[in-house]
Amino acid sequence: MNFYRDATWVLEYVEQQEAKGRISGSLQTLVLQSCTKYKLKCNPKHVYAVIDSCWKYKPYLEKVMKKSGILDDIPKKKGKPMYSRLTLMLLCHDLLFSKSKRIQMGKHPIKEYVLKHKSRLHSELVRLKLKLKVKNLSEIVDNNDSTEDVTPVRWIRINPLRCYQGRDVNAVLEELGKKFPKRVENWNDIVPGSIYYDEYIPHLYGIHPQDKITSHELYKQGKIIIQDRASCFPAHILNPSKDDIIIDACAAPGNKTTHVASYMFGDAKQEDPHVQIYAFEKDPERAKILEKMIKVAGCSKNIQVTVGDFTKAATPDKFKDVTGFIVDPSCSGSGIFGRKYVDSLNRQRNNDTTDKDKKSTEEDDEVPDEQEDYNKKEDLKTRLAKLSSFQFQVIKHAMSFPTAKKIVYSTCSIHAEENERVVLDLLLDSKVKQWGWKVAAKESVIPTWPRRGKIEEFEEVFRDDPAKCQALADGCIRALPRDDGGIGFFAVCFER
Ligand SMILES: C[S@@+](CC[C@H](N)C(=O)[O-])C[C@H]1O[C@@H](n2cnc3c(N)ncnc32)[C@H](O)[C@@H]1O
Repeated sequence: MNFYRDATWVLEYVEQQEAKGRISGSLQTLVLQSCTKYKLKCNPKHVYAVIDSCWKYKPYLEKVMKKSGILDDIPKKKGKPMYSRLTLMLLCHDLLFSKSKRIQMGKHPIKEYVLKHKSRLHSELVRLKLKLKVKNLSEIVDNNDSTEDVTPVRWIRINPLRCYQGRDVNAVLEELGKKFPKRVENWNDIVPGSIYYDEYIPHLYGIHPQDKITSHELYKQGKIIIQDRASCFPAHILNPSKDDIIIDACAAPGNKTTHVASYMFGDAKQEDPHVQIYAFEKDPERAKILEKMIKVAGCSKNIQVTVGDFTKAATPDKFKDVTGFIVDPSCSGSGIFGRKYVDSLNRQRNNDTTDKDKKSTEEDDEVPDEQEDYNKKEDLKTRLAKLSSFQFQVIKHAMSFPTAKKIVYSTCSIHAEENERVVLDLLLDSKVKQWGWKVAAKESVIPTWPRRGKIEEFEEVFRDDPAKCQALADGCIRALPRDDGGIGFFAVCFER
């Protein structure tokens, strides 16, 4: 009964948030928030699984329950119904829609009450299915998934660092082929059990979001890492070699950091591994996640993590040999959906996390602190202005390192304010001009990717030079959320 009691509180909280119009975020986040809020003892993952399913079936459950009469004769105590509508819903859900079709509790009056209505519930469900012309309600419920907070493709990359320095990549691919025997030529054609070999990023594959990959040994061993395709662009654009020294300015949770490492150390056995990647993260809790991700990916010896503000802790005199930067600072996250789910999966393997660690993985992955402000309904324009000024400062600081040759800037935002306009502000800055930074040409920035930057943003400033505007827009990469197979994204490369 404890589990159903806890789940009722969570469901109540989710309903309240929906009434306030906040359900569009992530159901998982809401569930985890309420588990923390009510200090629930049940495993949040189990609670989430039940609430997620119950939430999907809720409109149908409500109809079936109403018609069955189960809500009409709830026994009363001191004039009040003894059982709550939501607890009954959870029990009915398990009876009708769970795998076991059983209510998971011992003898209890509420269970007996629901079982008393079992045949009515079943016959109403049959009637509803006939009306909806489906054999099983999951047919319609699953369809709804695609419009919700779910990525159209789950992107996974083979991590050569866990494959004997790349020698075993083909063996991993063969292993993947056993789970995903059908190869499709287009990510739009991905169905459960199929796999798509990405044409832009080496060792990156698309699978169906319903295909469970986190229980696979390859995932547990860190041989494959879940990472959205567009989020793989920065490391690929930077394309560092084993002779480079790279700073990742805003690194946690570390997807791009470990991806950079795979380019540098993925295919050469280093006799004497040494640090060549310096990762900065100002949030101590997130830095812990970063450390874990680095460990799982097998590149601890090559990466040094510094907890602190990159613009203060990293100075040109301390990093005299740095050649390149990944700058992926906090942003509005407006290109994101389903992100908390995807990224938290990567960290579910850290079952040994302390409570403190758990809190941060649950609440936060790539979601910037600024998200909080947004929830407080801060004016979007003001927020974007603050963010872009911060983003400008971080890139400009990276540009001040005299030995740096290449800087890849990225956001998971769809707003020009954080993307093309930041590029423009930098290009117009006198110091940046003096340091010699330019936007890299399309040819060196995944040229076959079709969606490029917004030319109209550059035309606002360089009105008289259409060729320049075209070149600048072409130098930028954009990805639209969902339409391009994953999150909304922006990337640009500065070089000199
Ligand atoms: C978008 S996330 C980075 C995601 C990461 N690149 C990845 O791919 O996994 C931005 C991170 O930058 C951190 N951050 C923000 N300002 C920073 C600063 N001034 N110095 C270092 N880290 C900062 C945030 O705490 C957050 O963890």
